Amino acid sequence: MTDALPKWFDGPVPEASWRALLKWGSLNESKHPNAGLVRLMQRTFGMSEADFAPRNLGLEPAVVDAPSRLPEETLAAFRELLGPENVVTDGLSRLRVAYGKTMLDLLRLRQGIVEHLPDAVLHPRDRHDVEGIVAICGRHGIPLTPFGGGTSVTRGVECVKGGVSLDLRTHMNKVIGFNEVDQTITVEAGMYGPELEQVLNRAPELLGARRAYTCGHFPQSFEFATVGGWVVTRGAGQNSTYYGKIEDLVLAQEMVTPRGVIRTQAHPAAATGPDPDQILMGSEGAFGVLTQVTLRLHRHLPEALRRFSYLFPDFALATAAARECLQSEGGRPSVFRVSDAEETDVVMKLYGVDRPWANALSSLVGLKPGSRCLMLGTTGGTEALSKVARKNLGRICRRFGGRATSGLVTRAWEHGRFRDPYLRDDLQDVGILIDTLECTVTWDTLERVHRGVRAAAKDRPRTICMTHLSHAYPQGANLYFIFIARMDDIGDYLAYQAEILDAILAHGATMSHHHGIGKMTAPWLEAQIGTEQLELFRALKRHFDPANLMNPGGTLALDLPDAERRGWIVSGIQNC
Ligand SMILES: Cc1cc2nc3c(=O)[nH]c(=O)nc-3n(C[C@H](O)[C@H](O)[C@H](O)COP(=O)(O)OP(=O)(O)OC[C@H]3O[C@@H](n4cnc5c(N)ncnc54)[C@H](O)[C@@H]3O)c2cc1C
Repeated sequence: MTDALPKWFDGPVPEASWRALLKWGSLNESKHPNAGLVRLMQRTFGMSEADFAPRNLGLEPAVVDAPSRLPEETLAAFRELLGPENVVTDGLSRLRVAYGKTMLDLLRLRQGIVEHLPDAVLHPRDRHDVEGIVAICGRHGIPLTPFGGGTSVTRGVECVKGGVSLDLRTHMNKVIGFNEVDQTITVEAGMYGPELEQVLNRAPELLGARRAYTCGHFPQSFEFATVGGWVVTRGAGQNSTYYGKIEDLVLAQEMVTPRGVIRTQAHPAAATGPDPDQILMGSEGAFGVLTQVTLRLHRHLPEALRRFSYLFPDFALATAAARECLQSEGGRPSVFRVSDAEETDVVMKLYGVDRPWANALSSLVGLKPGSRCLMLGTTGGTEALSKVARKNLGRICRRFGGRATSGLVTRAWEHGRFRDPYLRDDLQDVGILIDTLECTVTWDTLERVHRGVRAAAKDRPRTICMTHLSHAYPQGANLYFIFIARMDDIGDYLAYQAEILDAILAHGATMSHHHGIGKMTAPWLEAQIGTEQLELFRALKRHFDPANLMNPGGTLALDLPDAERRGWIVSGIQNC
């Protein structure tokens, strides 16, 4: 192959095409793999120039010929409640909310496989509409699946039993209340991340506040996920080591369930029995529709941000340093990531800092490509706090053999933090699949899980398995695995994914740290948490949703026999 870069697809994406449904983010945005990444793909997969010719781009119109199965009188009841413009039954609109961004969804869309369509998409305007919808669904036994931003990577929004999909983004995206004395904001569940952050950063101008604020929650999917989706999947933002996961940021919720509306109170703490907020969070649409959330706010102090990046001789030293950073009581980093050796080599290529002379120099001081590991991140808070945390971190890193690298590395990560998912589209255009699974480990089990899951992943020849630690705590961290393989057969993919999930379970990690369980990981849940805990979830489900209408079909292992959940066969139009 010549040194010329492949001709990645760069044309316009028709709005009604398969590609518009499967691609990440904005229709006409993309991020192409750079030369370093292309060379890595060539070497790993033995790909020729011809192999890099994009194919199966999905530019044809997405045609869905499957009429809604809802009786006309039910549709009429929805129209009367919501107004006709908020009840949509055409095939394309239903397909737009049928899938999330699970790799299986993207593979199905590339192959034109349509299954599990909702029979109608409803656009509620407010909580009263949601209550009305839930009541109609209850009367007629219609399944109901909430749809936030549709960025689920666990088959969360898939309407396995048909019924209606509730699109909360259209109208339910407003600020309901702001309390500067308590430092809280209450918003509707369908608000997108950037809208919330804009309002908070510009609070003096937009809310008449004395200061600017931040929510502190920045998942990689930030631009396209909603506040409601964050909460019900127990998400984590990239700055969670400082701000906490979403469950640390939520103060109160309002959820419409078939049992009635449940509203929790915005007290910072209470000893009034088990915490209903914790029960509702993580319910993934299976208990009810989250309509409002009150969030704790932080002061917005961007000027205090300090960046760091270090290279360590190996992963053991890097993770030991990470643990010490979290346990030393010297202030916590905000963004905090430690890549293993394979990921370090790939990100150095991706960030364009993988120069032969730099590699030779770093090898001289024991930081060899193939074993060296990158730690990067930021500190925040006030200037003084950020400075202390940064200094403490630097001291610890040096003690564990870390060497500071160029500031370019963290800046390059920042530059790509929300844009890297676009790479997935280009790679899939040439038959390369890139997928992720993530879990929580204790510091004590980290090495075992890392080794075991990598061994399972690498059992398949010519597979790249990159791992990073992010979202760290004094007691452990999240391990995030990224697999890159030449693979486009759905059966192969599902079998491979099941092997990795088996390995995560077998090595004692959780089945998820922040993506949730959805319908994808549900078959592994009981083995991780135990029957008693799952029975507790099922008792809660019976309480909130006795007729099993809320997001049914395997979510959180609350229904369907295990064998059926595992045995899903993707074989074309099944349930449209
Ligand atoms: C490229 C990429 C990067 C990602 N990065 C991160 C990350 O850094 N951190 C992270 O935590 N996650 C990440 N995710 C996963 C995903 O973005 C999160 O799970 C997100 O919280 C989902 O929000 P959403 O609004 O898109 O929800 P959806 O995908 O629409 O829904 C997810 C689940 O929540 C339910 N739901 C949605 N809204 C409501 C509601 N109002 N009431 C009741 N149920 C509801 C749905 O029925 C579904 O079960 C990433 C995903 C992708 C594709």
